[in-house]
Amino acid sequence: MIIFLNGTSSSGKSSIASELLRVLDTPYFHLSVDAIGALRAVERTLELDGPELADVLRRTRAGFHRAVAGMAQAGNDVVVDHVLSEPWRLQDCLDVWEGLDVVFVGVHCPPDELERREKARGDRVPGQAAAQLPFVHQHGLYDFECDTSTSSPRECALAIRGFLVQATGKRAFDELRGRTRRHGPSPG
Ligand SMILES: Nc1ncnc2c1ncn2[C@@H]1O[C@H](COP(=O)(O)OP(=O)(O)OP(=O)(O)O)[C@@H](O)[C@H]1O
Repeated sequence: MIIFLNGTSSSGKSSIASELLRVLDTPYFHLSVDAIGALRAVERTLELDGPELADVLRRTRAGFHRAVAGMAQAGNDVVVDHVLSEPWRLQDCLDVWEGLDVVFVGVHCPPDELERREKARGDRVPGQAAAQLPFVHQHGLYDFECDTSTSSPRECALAIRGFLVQATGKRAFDELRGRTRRHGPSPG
């Protein structure tokens, strides 16, 4: 099982993931692209010019998708947190995670609350998260959605757990794969 949390930066994905690991019945792993990125030396990445950096970041994300597949294919349950701000990222997940059970969760938060959180965090540029909003949820389909401006991370995690217990049948990922096959992949 892959529980895939998608939302902008500061939307609350990591906080929900931490709670999910506590409330789910079996031991899940939390995998995030930040954790994969932290495996390389930041100072070496900062030496790169624009196109080289873009290549490294793209390979990092593509590698992250494959690391998730590897863990899940070995029988591990995984909570994934990711920002689908470019169409290729979702397309790659659809391709690489084929045959795996993916529950796709939209993590929503309105722009004013995102900005408040960015200011409170101090290590984020205020407005950056809201700028991701038009792209991150562009595909418009989830198995389950939560709003972190009205629910705590624990409430969201418990609601997701409740969904898992009763949810069977076709998943959003099946529908999104079907769309891609009917209409071709989105550019990007
Ligand atoms: N449901 C919530 N209600 C109030 N504050 C929250 C909630 N969820 C997260 N926060 C706060 O928002 C900030 C960002 O949370 P978190 O790190 O979980 O987000 P994220 O989506 O993983 O962010 P990023 O992608 O930037 O790492 C933190 O300061 C956290 O305490």
